[in-house]
Amino acid sequence: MTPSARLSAAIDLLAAMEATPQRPADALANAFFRERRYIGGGDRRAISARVWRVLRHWRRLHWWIERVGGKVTPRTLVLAMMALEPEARENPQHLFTGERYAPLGLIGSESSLYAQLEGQGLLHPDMPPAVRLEVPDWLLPRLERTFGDGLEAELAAMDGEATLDLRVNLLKSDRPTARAALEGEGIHAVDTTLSPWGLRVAGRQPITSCAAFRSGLIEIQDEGSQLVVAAVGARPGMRVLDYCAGAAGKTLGMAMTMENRGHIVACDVSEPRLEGAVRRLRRAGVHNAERHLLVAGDRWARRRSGSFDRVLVDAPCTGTGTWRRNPDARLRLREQDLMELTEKQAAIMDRAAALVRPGGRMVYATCSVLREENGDQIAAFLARNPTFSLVVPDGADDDLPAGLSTDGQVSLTPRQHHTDGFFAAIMQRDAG
Ligand SMILES: C[S@@+](CC[C@H](N)C(=O)[O-])C[C@H]1O[C@@H](n2cnc3c(N)ncnc32)[C@H](O)[C@@H]1O
Repeated sequence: MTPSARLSAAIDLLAAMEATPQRPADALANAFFRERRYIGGGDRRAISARVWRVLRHWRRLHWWIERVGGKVTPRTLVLAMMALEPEARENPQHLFTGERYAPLGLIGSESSLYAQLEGQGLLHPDMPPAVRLEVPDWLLPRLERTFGDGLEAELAAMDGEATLDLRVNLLKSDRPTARAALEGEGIHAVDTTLSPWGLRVAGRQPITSCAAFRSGLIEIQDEGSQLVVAAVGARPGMRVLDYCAGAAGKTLGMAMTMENRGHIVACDVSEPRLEGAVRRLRRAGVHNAERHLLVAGDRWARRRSGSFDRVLVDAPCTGTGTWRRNPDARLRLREQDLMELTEKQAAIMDRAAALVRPGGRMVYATCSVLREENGDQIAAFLARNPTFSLVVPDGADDDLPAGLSTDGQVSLTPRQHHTDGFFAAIMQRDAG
């Protein structure tokens, strides 16, 4: 594709996103490229990169366009990005040509918008803080409460590029062997510093098509997510419950630390998600897992009350810790979503706690950085459930690196740990 044709596709993709603002951008992009199979890998990456640059600077671009009296459209968004981003010097006259496959030529108001914005830089002293920091207005005070003085630096890191992390599947391999297998396929990876099973890959690589992935030696999993598995400390012979298992990302990791011995149940309220687990469990060589679809008034759960050594609650959350991957998610997040999610999290935790055996543990986790979903939830849960208390990880009943938590709670952030934002709290039920 010519640079103009790529730009035209980026504008079309932004228009598709504008038409369905509640749909995640990556899902929309996948559908967009599926319908245009003639767009090759390199072109797809270039188109996505342009669109994601716009998504990352969404509020700032809107602010600039409106400041100079322009109208926000997919065309003016990419145009403003060209004008404001000093690294990407592009001449719009050479791209908006109106020729075959290129966007139509610039109209007068667009040329004038470009001229007014050219060389300004993305930030401006008059920008309100929430615009400058690219977060919804209502969320800023909550992020301030979470991060205090570190707010700007934490948000800057949450705005960066996500890393590509793999978890080596010890059921089938070990870290040096898996690393060598990847190297043999031209993929260079280094050991992660916090997760004992992690590899970090340089750059974007087509992992799912490599042999090491297809044969189950590795799984794609952020290092922070691996550390949630490490916090559970599932051991061979245990009865383990993954209460919000989704497509089993963490079930796979726990089955691994159980060395395929004992029993692990992956539960969820979503049948399609649980269905997604089947292939992954098979590929990873997991033999000790069962799936269970939770329904209202679940009798299955009632019969298993107080019977699990470990229960993981990987709760549905705002996902604020994953903004590096989904910059558009912060634009969609509404205050009401947070309210509904915190209610749901508390209810799920109470239900899951009933399944923990006396002396057993529950780990509550989110991929959010917000205190409302993390520490506040734990404080409220412990007040409601005095038979549970936080336990400080010691590396024996868990697989966490020393010093990561001094109070039984782990808060990971892209800035401090170079992982996605994750939270985990380890709670033990009294032996009774
Ligand atoms: C953060 S995701 C889980 C991700 C998964 N553990 C993984 O590592 O890939 C949260 C999951 O909670 C599930 N969920 C939502 N409400 C639930 C409920 N009331 N009980 C159990 N699971 C629920 C969602 O369907 C979703 O799959």
